[in-house]
Amino acid sequence: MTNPVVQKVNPMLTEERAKASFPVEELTYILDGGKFNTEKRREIEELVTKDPNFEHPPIQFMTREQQYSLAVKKALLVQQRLKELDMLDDPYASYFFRRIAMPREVSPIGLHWVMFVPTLMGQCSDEQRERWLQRALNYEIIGTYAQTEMGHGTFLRGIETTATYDPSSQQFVLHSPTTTSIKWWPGGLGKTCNYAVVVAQLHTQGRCHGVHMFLVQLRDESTHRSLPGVVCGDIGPKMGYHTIDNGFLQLNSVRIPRENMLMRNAEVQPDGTYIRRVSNEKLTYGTMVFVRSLIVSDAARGISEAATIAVRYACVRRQGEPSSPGAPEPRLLDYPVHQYRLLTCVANCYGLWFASEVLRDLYFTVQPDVLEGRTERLPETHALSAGLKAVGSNRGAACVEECRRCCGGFGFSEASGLPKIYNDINPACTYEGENTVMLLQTGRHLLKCVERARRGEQLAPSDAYIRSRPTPQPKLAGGPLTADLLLGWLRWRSLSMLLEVSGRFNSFIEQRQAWADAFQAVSRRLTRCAEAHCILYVGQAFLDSAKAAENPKICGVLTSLCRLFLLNEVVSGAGDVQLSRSDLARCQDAIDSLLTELRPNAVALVEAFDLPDRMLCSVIGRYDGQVYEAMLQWARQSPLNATDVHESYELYTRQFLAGRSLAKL
Ligand SMILES: CCCCCCCCCCCCCC(=O)SCCNC(=O)CCNC(=O)[C@H](O)C(C)(C)COP(=O)(O)OP(=O)(O)OC[C@H]1O[C@@H](n2cnc3c(N)ncnc32)[C@H](O)[C@@H]1OP(=O)(O)O
Ligand SMILES: Cc1cc2nc3c(=O)[nH]c(=O)nc-3n(C[C@H](O)[C@H](O)[C@H](O)COP(=O)(O)OP(=O)(O)OC[C@H]3O[C@@H](n4cnc5c(N)ncnc54)[C@H](O)[C@@H]3O)c2cc1C
Repeated sequence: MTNPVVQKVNPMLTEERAKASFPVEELTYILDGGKFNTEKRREIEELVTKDPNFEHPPIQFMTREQQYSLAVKKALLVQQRLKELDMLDDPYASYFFRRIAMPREVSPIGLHWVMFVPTLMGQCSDEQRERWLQRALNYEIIGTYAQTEMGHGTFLRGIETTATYDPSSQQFVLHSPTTTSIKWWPGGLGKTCNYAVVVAQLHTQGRCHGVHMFLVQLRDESTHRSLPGVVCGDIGPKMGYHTIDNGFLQLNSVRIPRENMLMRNAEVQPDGTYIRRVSNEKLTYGTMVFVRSLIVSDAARGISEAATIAVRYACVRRQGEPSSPGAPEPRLLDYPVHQYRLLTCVANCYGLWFASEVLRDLYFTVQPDVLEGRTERLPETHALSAGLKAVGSNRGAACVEECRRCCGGFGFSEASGLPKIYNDINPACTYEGENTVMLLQTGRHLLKCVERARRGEQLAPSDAYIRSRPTPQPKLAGGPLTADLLLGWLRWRSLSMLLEVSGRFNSFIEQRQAWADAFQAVSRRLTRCAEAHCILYVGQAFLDSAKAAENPKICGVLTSLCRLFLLNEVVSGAGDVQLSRSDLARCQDAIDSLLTELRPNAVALVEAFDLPDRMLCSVIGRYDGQVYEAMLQWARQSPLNATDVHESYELYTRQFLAGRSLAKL
């Protein structure tokens, strides 16, 4: 990838940059978690930028096979470089190295480090860890996480692949009994990986013990040929994700040693006796909780990229009626409705960014306990990671799409970099648990919290407000619309919605409906409750981070942006609860004022994300703002322009114009 040659900076961008009311660099430190991290990240970005091995023409002009092949090369080269630099054990360094080397290009070995290694860490016994983890960390083996089948993704308990224990050979027989049991989707499974964690129904001594995990070798370690009984391949082109070989896997009575069942939580002894070590069987789902929490931060990063592109472009793009004769046409950013579209995306981005940090801290606080079998805070962690994964990826996809549309026709061109970001973010709405299903998991947890609150039991910190007594709706049309007041209103909204749905649910139960039927009857409403609960969490994290900023100027701008986020939630959620006309009008006025207040900081707020051109890969979002010449250069690289007259002219058009039939050609 060649960075666009930085030309003289477009004066319209220089002008916007000068309007910042706060030190942008200091906000970057906050976002990175400290100055040290910012400096380290920049050093890593510099290393990749200077390395000619990572340079290549834009991937958008390549075929899928070329994209895949290049991605394999780059992904492995990243690993080699990380090893040379002694950075393999540093997750922060390796994350940023990968990100800048393969910007929004999904890595064919991504599943190895996102799911395969974490599953070995979380699901192996200590002895198994010794045997496999180091090999996996050294990339002597490359693995994926094979759970979803053609027939079952969401309903994980319905998975059909079987692992039947044979005590005579002390082996498990892994088998795909039906077409619908063929594994479908796992990343890197098609061509890249030689091992997989396979999720299968465990059968021993004539009984089925439900889903468990097994380490299965798929390909020979030296020839890479698939092993006997293993049928695997690529599932074909998708809406995006062209650089990765999502695959299928059919197992025909493949035998693996008994020791290849991941045995941290349960064990099959040599004679076939099944022993469960921990009571909570959902610990098998641990890797998913981890990845869901990562997805929230990835969604925020996706919006940060799209918003940087769209805000810069809005500063240099003129379109429309001049305000007076001889005056230039207005810039897109001068239109209040455009400011609204972009600044609400920026506000969502900051909110999700800070919320993902709180969620990550929660995960790492709870995880050591969970590994030791203490699962008190697991329900809260699961509910939050599932709900925030859904809200984060939904918002991520919606905001990136809004930014794309904000760039008009250029937004539809791959040159903008926006389709690449969208296609990378959008599948997160489906993978790792489809978003509606995830919201229902959060909703299920919230319903149970209401019950527990009624019984006077303690609730986890993020659920604690469910214990408070119902109060009248806080008035918004009285005093100042502070962030605290708005957050209080969102807390009130979340509780009111939940109590309403829980009351409805209980009335179904009183009518002797089964729990599952009553749950289905309120499920549509419950997804809204889950969203409201998660938005409250995001709002709280946003406000806490704004207040924690030591520099009063940064505190001020973040608080204003947080108010915009909260007000927008109040206004767009007005259908869920009754909001008086005067309250609504007051909020709308406040949004208008905030747009005027925040507009001078629009560029500064996105540039605080500190995204180099190499990362954005965008002709219209370049730092120098020189859009049009670069757009022409981009188009010239199209393979269709390699010759003046394309071969299709001779083959078809000439024949057509001469009145000859094309049917036989
Ligand atoms: C580094 C940056 C990169 C970031 C980008 C990442 C890219 C990554 C690329 C990734 C590529 C993509 C890779 C992929 O896509 S990998 C494949 C991902 N697949 C899924 O996510 C499948 C989604 N389905 C499920 O998770 C389950 O089947 C659900 C949850 C839907 C139902 O399940 P089930 O039918 O069994 O359960 P139940 O509804 O009867 O509920 C029973 C109880 O269980 C509790 N429960 C449920 N789940 C959990 C849990 N996890 N921890 C703790 N507890 C849990 C639940 O609260 C309830 O508790 P209670 O109410 O009874 O007390
Ligand atoms: C790009 C990509 C990468 C992936 N990578 C992997 C991977 O590495 N490993 C892996 O194992 N899997 C992977 N997956 C699979 C992914 O996890 C599943 O697609 C996902 O869990 C959804 O399952 P499904 O496709 O079977 O959809 P379904 O479960 O069939 O869902 C279809 C629709 O029905 C709705 N629905 C389903 N059940 C319910 C319910 N109970 N209540 C209400 N609505 C419901 C859903 O909301 C959804 O809209 C990947 C998928 C994608 C798109």
